[in-house]
Amino acid sequence: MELLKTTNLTMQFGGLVAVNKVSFNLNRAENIGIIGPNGSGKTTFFNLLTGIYEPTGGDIIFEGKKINGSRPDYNYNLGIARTFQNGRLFWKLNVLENVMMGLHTKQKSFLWDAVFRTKKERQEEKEAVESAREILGFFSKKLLEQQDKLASDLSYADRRRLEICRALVSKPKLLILDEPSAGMDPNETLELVEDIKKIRKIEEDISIIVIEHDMGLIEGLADRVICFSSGDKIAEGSFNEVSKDKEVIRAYLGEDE
Ligand SMILES: Nc1ncnc2c1ncn2[C@@H]1O[C@H](COP(=O)(O)OP(=O)(O)OP(=O)(O)O)[C@@H](O)[C@H]1O
Repeated sequence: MELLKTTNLTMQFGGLVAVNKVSFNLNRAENIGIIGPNGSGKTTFFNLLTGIYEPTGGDIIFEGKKINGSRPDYNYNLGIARTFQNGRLFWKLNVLENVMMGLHTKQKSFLWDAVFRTKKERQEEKEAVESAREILGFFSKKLLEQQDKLASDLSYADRRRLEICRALVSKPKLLILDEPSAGMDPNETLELVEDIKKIRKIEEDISIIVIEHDMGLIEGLADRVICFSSGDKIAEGSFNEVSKDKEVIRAYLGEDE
């Protein structure tokens, strides 16, 4: 069943067309890999899906509803959660608190609940701690053991894992991962692939879109691969099909090759 669809999705910055009439669909419980050379429009595509940019053309349909230009917090509450290419954690908060921040916009209590520490606020905090521990324990026991450590004291690989936990705690329908293995060594990347595959054991229907330059990760995770080049979607299919596609090879190697 379809979760997300884009039709002729376009983002133009002045004279530059960063995403050009991209039509694409994503089913529930499907993993999609997005590849493409630097500057081909992958991150801009993510920024459109999450509401950071308003498209200059085309539509984004999530669960049958048009969400063009809706705000990131609105999309987050609909069930679209993401991680960022360059990691965005709260460095002065500990691991558990960082995960709890993922629940922030979903909680129902108001400012006065926090000021007066009402029963409702205390109950929500208790539930947030439990959800955060549950996610940490499930996704990465190593992180759970470090729950009191400041995010800034984590290894690089654990920081990336923590970002994924923070996105997962909101129980998203769509998880968007922007270069999750950037900066990891090959062993850490293999471990990450296994961790991401485990997500489906707790969230059976979750759909995942991942941008990656590491082809091992894409091959290990993606049911379907899409390749961008200069803002265009130039290929779509299984990893094997896309990795042998002439246009894809040309986009990566350049015309001369
Ligand atoms: N806010 C912006 N204003 C102007 N141009 C932008 C903006 N964001 C992206 N671009 C341009 O759009 C094009 C696509 O960039 P984008 O970051 O989406 O590519 P990418 O495929 O994610 O690249 P990388 O793999 O290096 O992260 C690039 O030419 C980039 O310079």
